[in-house]
This record gives sequence, C-alpha cells and structure tokens, in this order.
Amino acid sequence: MGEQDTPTGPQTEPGAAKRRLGVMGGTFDPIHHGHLVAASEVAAQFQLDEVMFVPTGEPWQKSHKTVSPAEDRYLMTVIATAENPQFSVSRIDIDRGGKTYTIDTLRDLRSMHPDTDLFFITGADALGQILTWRDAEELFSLAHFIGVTRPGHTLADPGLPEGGVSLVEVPALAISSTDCRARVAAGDPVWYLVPDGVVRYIDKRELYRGE
Ligand SMILES: Nc1ncnc2c1ncn2[C@@H]1O[C@H](COP(=O)(O)OP(=O)(O)OP(=O)(O)O)[C@@H](O)[C@H]1O
Ligand SMILES: O=C(O)c1ccc[n+]([C@@H]2O[C@H](COP(=O)([O-])O)[C@@H](O)[C@H]2O)c1
Repeated sequence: MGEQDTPTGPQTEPGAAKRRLGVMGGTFDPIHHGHLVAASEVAAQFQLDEVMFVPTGEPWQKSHKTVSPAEDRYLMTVIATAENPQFSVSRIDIDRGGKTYTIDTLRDLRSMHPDTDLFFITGADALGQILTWRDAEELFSLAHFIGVTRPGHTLADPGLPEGGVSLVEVPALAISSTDCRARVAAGDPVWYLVPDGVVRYIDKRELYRGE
C-alpha cells in the first residue's frame, strides 16, 4: 500500500458532515489536461474534499492495445497532480495485481475510508461503457457516479439507476491519451496538452517513440 493510501482524515463525529472523496480511475497513458480539468471542475461543483487519481493495473478492456508499464503511468500521475493540495494518487489498482475492476477499487476504498462518501468520476465515453463493467449493478451502491462531458462523445445515462449518476458539463478539452501518444511517436509536441513535468518524463523514459 502506498503512503497516499492511508485514511485521509479522522473518523467523522456523529452528525458531522461526511468527507467527500472524488475518485478518478484511468489508464493515464499519459495523464493529460482533460483529466485534470475534469477532476478540478467536479471537485468544485460537488464540494469534494479530495480527488484521488487511481491508475489502472491491467485495464482489461484495453488488452488489445499496448499499455505502458504501470510504474510509468503511476509516476506521470504523481507528477501531474503533485502541486494541487486537493489531488492525491492511489496505487491500489496497481498493487492489487491482475485485471483492474472498478468494483474492487470501490470496495477497497470503502473499507479504507468508512466515513466517506465516494464520487466516481468518468468521462462520457467511459460512462457509456459502464454496463459492460464487472458487477455493474453493484457499483452504484458503493459510489455516486459523475459523468462529465467530453468532446466527440454524447453524455447520457440510459439504463443506469435513477439517482445513481449525475451528468456534469466541464470545460471542453479535445485531448486524448491516444492522440498524445501518436503525437510523440510522430515527433510532434505535447507541450500544453499534458503538464510540463509529464512532457519531460515522457522524454526521459523515451515513452511512445516506437508506436
Ligand atoms: N478530454 C477529456 N475530457 C473529459 N474526460 C476525459 C477526457 N479524457 C479522458 N477522460 C476521462 O478520464 C478517464 C480516464 O481516461 P483514460 O486514461 O482512458 O484517457 P483517454 O484519453 O480516454 O485514453 P485513451 O485515448 O488511451 O483511451 C475516463 O473516464 C475518460 O472518459
Ligand atoms: O470494472 C470494470 O470492469 C472496468 C472496465 C473498464 C474500465 N474500468 C475503469 O474505468 C476507468 C477508466 O478506464 P480507461 O480504461 O478508460 O482508462 C478506470 O478506472 C478503469 O478501471 C472498469
């Protein structure tokens, strides 16, 4: 368990407002400003105390793609979020091993943070896939889901439980990790699409060059 996975505050006094923890899962290969703006906007709109970024271990629905080593994706996520006191990064999905299922992420976080309300943040594309996730029907009993707008995708919640999902408009950034990887491979800049430290990390580790 990483240092940042320790419980984030004292137990809630009876009658006191519960802590509100946002959870943003992703492959983050690499993390980009679309992720960061979405998390920041949801934190403000939902009065979250913290947003925890949770890089996937093995993203099973991306098994047909080449995914960078988990440690590289984790470190880029740490670099990108380090300056924001409201943001943290968890290793739980990486350290659990095996394929990553959000049902496990949320069960683990609920037991680590019992007096906390969980808000799972997803882009419109991921929200549209949620019924294909493992134990999809149980997910909504563990966290409130927040679907955010993303250019090129329609934000909707058909088939999802009433009251289980909020749909939120966030500033539109037409950035994807796929496009960032393709730009690096082509020798094009990714400055200002990803945080500066992530540009330097990609360069230092020579990520995406051969793709
Ligand atoms: N530009 C964006 N605006 C809003 N949400 C986003 C944006 N990019 C990613 N997300 C959301 O962030 C979460 C993690 O995304 P992920 O790490 O897969 O990035 P990605 O850009 O979609 O990657 P890839 O292009 O490799 O599929 C998902 O819920 C996704 O919908
Ligand atoms: O639980 C599942 O079966 C499941 C299937 C696909 C994706 N997810 C989660 O959705 C989040 C975004 O995933 P991705 O692959 O779009 O980066 C991340 O937290 C994944 O673990 C979860």
